[in-house]
Amino acid sequence: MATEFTDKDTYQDIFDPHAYCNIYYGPKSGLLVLDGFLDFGLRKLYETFIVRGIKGKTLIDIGHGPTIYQDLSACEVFEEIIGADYTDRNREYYERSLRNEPGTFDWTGAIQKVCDLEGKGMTVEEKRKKLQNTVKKTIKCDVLKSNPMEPLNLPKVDCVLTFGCLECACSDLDTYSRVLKNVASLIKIGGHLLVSEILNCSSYLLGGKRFSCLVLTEEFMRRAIVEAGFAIVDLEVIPRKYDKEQYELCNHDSSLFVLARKERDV
Ligand SMILES: C[S@@+](CC[C@H](N)C(=O)[O-])C[C@H]1O[C@@H](n2cnc3c(N)ncnc32)[C@H](O)[C@@H]1O
Repeated sequence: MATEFTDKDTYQDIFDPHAYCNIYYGPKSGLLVLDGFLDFGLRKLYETFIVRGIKGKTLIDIGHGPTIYQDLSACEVFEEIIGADYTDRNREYYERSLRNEPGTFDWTGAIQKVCDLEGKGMTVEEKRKKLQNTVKKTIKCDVLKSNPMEPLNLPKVDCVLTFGCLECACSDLDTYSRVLKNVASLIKIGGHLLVSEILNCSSYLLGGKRFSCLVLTEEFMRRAIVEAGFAIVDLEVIPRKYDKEQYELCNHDSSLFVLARKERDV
């Protein structure tokens, strides 16, 4: 499935946030639900923030797209979360989802799972409020820039989380390595990076359009993260459950999660 590179302006013009959530995270048929990714991601986020105790003042969620699941455990241990994404539509949809506005995707199932994992007896409504109060804003960013937050110059933060964004933003592996360094520049020494990507994926379908995805492997990710100045603290890969129709939709074979600590500026 060779696909021409989908650049950020195509994301800006045609990426449909609601359709993406339904196709990939719909509770009964979402591809990233059926293949085990969503449960995996929620578990790794819970392990990182609640069990391991990674915490701090500020976390930036880069490339959040239209989804909020990735911030559900982080909001318990960071004073503030700042969202960041290239497209106006995704930033707007993310904000509307935080407020659980009518017409946005229903994250109740994922929120309930996180409440169950955390085991503090929190209700779905309490978790929604906690997340809404912790995400202070979402700002335009471009990971291809050496300062992804340009023209803003943010103070360095304790943590950056980026799920399923960099493999969409980068046309080749050299660019991916450079972009990891751009993202690393936002983090304090001793701070943490959480990255999750699907592996060996070349494209995915959305609204009849094929979006390109950079083909990544575990070996490349290990090397690129270390070369960007990090020490890997935790890395886990889970295989995907296959089915032919879903393979047409998105052709990854596994999902990867990495927690890394920034050791040096590069
Ligand atoms: C597939 S979505 C990821 C959605 C979500 N994080 C998830 O876990 O499903 C990819 C996101 O990357 C963003 N993106 C693409 N190119 C970018 C760039 N150069 N800088 C910042 N974000 C970018 C898109 O706007 C989109 O929201």
